[in-house]
Amino acid sequence: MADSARAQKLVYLVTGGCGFLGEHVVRMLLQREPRLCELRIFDLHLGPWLDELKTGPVRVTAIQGDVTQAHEVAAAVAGTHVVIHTAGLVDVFGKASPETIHEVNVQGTQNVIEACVQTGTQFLVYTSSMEVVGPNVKGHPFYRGNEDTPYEAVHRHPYPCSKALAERLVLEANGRKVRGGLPLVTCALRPTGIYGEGHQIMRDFYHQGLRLGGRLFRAIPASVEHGRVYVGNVAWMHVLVARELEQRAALMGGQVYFCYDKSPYKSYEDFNMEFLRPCGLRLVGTRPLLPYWLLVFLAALNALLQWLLRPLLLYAPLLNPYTLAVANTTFTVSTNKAQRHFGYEPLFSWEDSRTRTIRWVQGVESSSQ
Ligand SMILES: NC(=O)c1ccc[n+]([C@@H]2O[C@H](COP(=O)([O-])OP(=O)(O)OC[C@H]3O[C@@H](n4cnc5c(N)ncnc54)[C@H](O)[C@@H]3O)[C@@H](O)[C@H]2O)c1
Ligand SMILES: C[C@@H](CO)CCC[C@@H](C)[C@H]1CC[C@H]2[C@@H]3[C@H](O)C=C4C[C@@H](O)CC[C@]4(C)[C@H]3CC[C@]12C
Repeated sequence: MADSARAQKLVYLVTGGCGFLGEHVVRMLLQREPRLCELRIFDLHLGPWLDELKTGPVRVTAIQGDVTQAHEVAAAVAGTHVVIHTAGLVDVFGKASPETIHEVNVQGTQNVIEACVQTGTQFLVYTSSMEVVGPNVKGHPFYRGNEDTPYEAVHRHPYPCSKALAERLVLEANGRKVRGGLPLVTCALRPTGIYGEGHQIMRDFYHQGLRLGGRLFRAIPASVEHGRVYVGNVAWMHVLVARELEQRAALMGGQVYFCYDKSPYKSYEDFNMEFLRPCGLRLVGTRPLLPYWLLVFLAALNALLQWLLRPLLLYAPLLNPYTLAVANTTFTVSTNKAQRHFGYEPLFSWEDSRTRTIRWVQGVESSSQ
């Protein structure tokens, strides 16, 4: 990139900037994007930690807003150079209705695209998901696949359906003329299962283990590999993509990239134990303790209970037919597309990612005592 462009002062907007990933993207931008002059953080719920960011050289603007409200999105987008759209309803447990998931993830994304077009913002980075590809409803394994690996991406669950639709909208919008006549440049990042500081499900497993006397019970065979990626590296990929999109628009516009790093390929449970074991938990069993048919039965029972109890209370346990199918299907990526297209190398080694995550879980422990 030319020096004159590097010296340019840029305004970024991060939607969902107070979420698990969004917070890391926000902090990473402040640390590693020297051209930043204003950072707008748009979220339904603003975090108190935002105040501490307001004392630095970059102007930090917190905007409480809803992506489903087109006028709120347009007001936040107006005058920005780059939008990183991470906001989304991540719900595979049946907490929200399919309609709400669609409204936030699909209509919300459409609103972001239209806001870019109307107000003249040229660069849009979308946080998609591995779920756009799979695991599919047939439980086909995706073993060390890349962005070009053929796979039957068929979904029924509202969350992956919504992410797939939203990703398509973003990619199809690449090249649309924005206000002022320049082309919109878009691309989508597809993280696998993200882990790291702030990961709610890891916290839930940790507390469950404590309740069970320091034990977790193996439910999924160790041979089922699950793709995982450290949140700091996912955030770093977002920052790099946003930075390089202008200079490499022809190459990167309309492209998808899996998010990857050096995290090892393991089963979901064995991977979690990399962090939970040093915090005093152990995983009981070298093989699943319950036969798979019984897990399928329990998952179906949970789904039935959720439906029956819905008028009275929200019953949303971790185990349901969808989460069981995802946990029990190998889905791992092996690709270097991000390195080839925009020079991505993971910022955090596996050892670093592991240490940071363990420290965070240990902090969760002490803060809940
Ligand atoms: N967590 C993962 O493993 C994972 C993996 C792949 C992709 N993703 C994607 O990454 C993105 C961030 O996920 P996350 O895990 O950080 O989830 P999260 O729930 O922690 O963060 C999402 C953020 O979006 C905000 N949000 C939700 N609805 C909104 C609305 N209507 N208007 C404005 N803001 C709204 C939430 O308040 C939250 O701060 C999502 O788009 C998700 O689909 C997550
Ligand atoms: C059967 C249980 C025994 O311990 C384990 C259930 C684990 C599940 C709750 C999680 C297994 C895989 C997770 C998903 C995966 O990591 C990728 C995702 C993509 C992302 O876009 C959203 C989150 C998620 C769907 C993630 C959710 C939790 C799991 C299903």
